[in-house]
Amino acid sequence: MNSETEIRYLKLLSKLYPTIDEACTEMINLQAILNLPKGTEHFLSDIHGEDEAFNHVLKNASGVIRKKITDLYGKTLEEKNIKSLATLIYYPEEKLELVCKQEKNLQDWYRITLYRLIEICKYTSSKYTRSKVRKMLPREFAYIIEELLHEQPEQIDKEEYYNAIINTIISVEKANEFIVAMSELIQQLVIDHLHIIGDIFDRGPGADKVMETLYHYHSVDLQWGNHDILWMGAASGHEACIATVVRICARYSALSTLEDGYGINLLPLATFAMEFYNGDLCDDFKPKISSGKMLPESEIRLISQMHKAIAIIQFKLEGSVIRNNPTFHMNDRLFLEMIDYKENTIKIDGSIYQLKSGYFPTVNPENPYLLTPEEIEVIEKLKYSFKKSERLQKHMDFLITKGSMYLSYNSNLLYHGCIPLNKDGSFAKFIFEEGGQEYKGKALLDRFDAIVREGYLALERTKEKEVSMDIMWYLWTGPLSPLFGKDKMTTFQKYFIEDKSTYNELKNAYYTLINDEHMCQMIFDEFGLDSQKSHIINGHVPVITKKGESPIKANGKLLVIDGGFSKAYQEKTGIAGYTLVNNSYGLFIVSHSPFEDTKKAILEEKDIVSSILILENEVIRKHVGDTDIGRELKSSINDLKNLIEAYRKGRIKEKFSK
Ligand SMILES: O=P(O)(O)OC[C@H]1O[C@](O)(COP(=O)(O)O)[C@@H](O)[C@@H]1O
Ligand SMILES: [Mn+2]
Repeated sequence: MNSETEIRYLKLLSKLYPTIDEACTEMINLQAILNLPKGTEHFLSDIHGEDEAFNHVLKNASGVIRKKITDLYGKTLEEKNIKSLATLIYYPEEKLELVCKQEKNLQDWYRITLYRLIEICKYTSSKYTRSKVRKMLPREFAYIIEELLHEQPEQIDKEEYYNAIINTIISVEKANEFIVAMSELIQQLVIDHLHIIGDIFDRGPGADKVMETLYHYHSVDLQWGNHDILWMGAASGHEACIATVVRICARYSALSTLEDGYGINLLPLATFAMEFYNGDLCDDFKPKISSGKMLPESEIRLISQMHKAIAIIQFKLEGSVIRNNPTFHMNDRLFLEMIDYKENTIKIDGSIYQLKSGYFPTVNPENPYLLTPEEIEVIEKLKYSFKKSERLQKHMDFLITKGSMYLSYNSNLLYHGCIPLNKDGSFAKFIFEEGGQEYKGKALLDRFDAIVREGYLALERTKEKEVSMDIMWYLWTGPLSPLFGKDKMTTFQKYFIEDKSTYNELKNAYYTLINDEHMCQMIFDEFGLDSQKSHIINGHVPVITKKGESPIKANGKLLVIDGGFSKAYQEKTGIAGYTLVNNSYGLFIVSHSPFEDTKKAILEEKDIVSSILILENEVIRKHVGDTDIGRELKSSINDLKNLIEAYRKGRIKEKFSK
């Protein structure tokens, strides 16, 4: 900065700190924050619409709340009381309802519980400044909680005051509300910041509920997953993305996410499917139904018809996108033109396969990608619904503002899928337009990010918008998409071909090469990170614990935390997900056993059994000063120092309020 710019900058700063005293106070405050232990970061990925399991992991903070209770009461409380206390903190409203019905001496229970909650709150808030905790307090109880947190009941004269507050809370019948407020505060205190490494959507029943929770969460960032970008494309109005979203919801009998969650009208698709697919059993399109759930035969039949109808619409629309975008190099997915409609066969990569079903009532073999007028009406109406859904648009805006292709945070590099590599370990190149510039590595991810963001905000029916929407579709499924990371998506083959060898999807070279620490180093260099301190954190690829796979790769430099929240994948993986915790003491991977349901968690106090694996233990506890925020604070401290000097040298005059 030249001295003129610097003085202008300092003058602006002097508006916030008009006197030496005020600048000094702020400097002392910031310095104090630098010396506090660093806040706890939690990392979750691949939630896939499992709102109940997600909520539970968030509420129990990957087992951290349970640990805090045990630290405090492990020696004095029975296991069943510890469990009860944990359940109360996770689900205060529901648990209170039960307690109020069952407890014989409610007054005593309130008193004991309130004391315990205050102690837990004190313990979990001890590493934050008063002002930070104050900001977290619910307005109604802010003053009382602050008093209780900072009083020392063991000091005789204070004890009366402390007891009086608690007794008053009980006597004015505010105990329930107060307990809810304290429990929520504890939940907030144990997770300072949340990272979601992608794939919130699809497969499970409640992605909209997960989004709503994230929307209201106190501190969160997201790295887009291939399923998230698919929904972003759909919400922007991209027809192939819309068809795919609807197809996946039908496949997993999760249409209520669309209908009830987002108010999408599926009636036009249902009536179309009943009319055009009446002559087909659509057996290969039967929805997957999660265990324990039952659907009437008639509903299964209707969903199967809708499923097939929208799948065909998807394959037609995808054909057009591929034809319009030669730079995508995806001609191997032009399935509808590979079919011999007389023989009922398809030729893929030189081999001919019999089709399981030859019932294509809407496909014109001469022009297979052409939608019929009825299909056009269906997709137009769906598009209208997607774009008019306020809740969906709100959630997608949130994905744009809080989300990105990747994030570098406290020296860790977070992204959902991969950095596309060639087999020789070099970064794979992608060209966005014919004859255009080649992008690879960090620049490729930055370019994708910019196109998605600019296009999302661009005006309707502009070229920019169209390009960006096709790119979102590419990011969902394209061979060089960092979010997808596979050579193909064999959706068509799975529906229409018996031979399972056609279902193979080849993962990008990244997934084998990255097991080598040197490869991680190359990526850290590319992103300007210190390979000594950094980790790559990925989701996307389920870790098959059953087969002995580990989430820790490349000598601890790469952590893959997709352990499968998705119930649909749990049989395969054997567990119910990994989460990662990064606190002032180090880095921990937590593996979770399957979560049954919220009802059982409350009634039977069933917690997820989580086992914690220590990855790195800090010899010296990490402080805010060692984090990215710390770096910003240090630079603010430096600015304040300069301001104070400018005041002292008379280059800027102090302003005292009259
Ligand atoms: O299990 P399904 O429904 O067939 O989905 C499989 C498809 O999902 C994908 O794995 C993508 O989803 P993920 O990002 O969750 O892995 C595709 O590669 C694959 O074709
Ligand atoms: Mn994924």
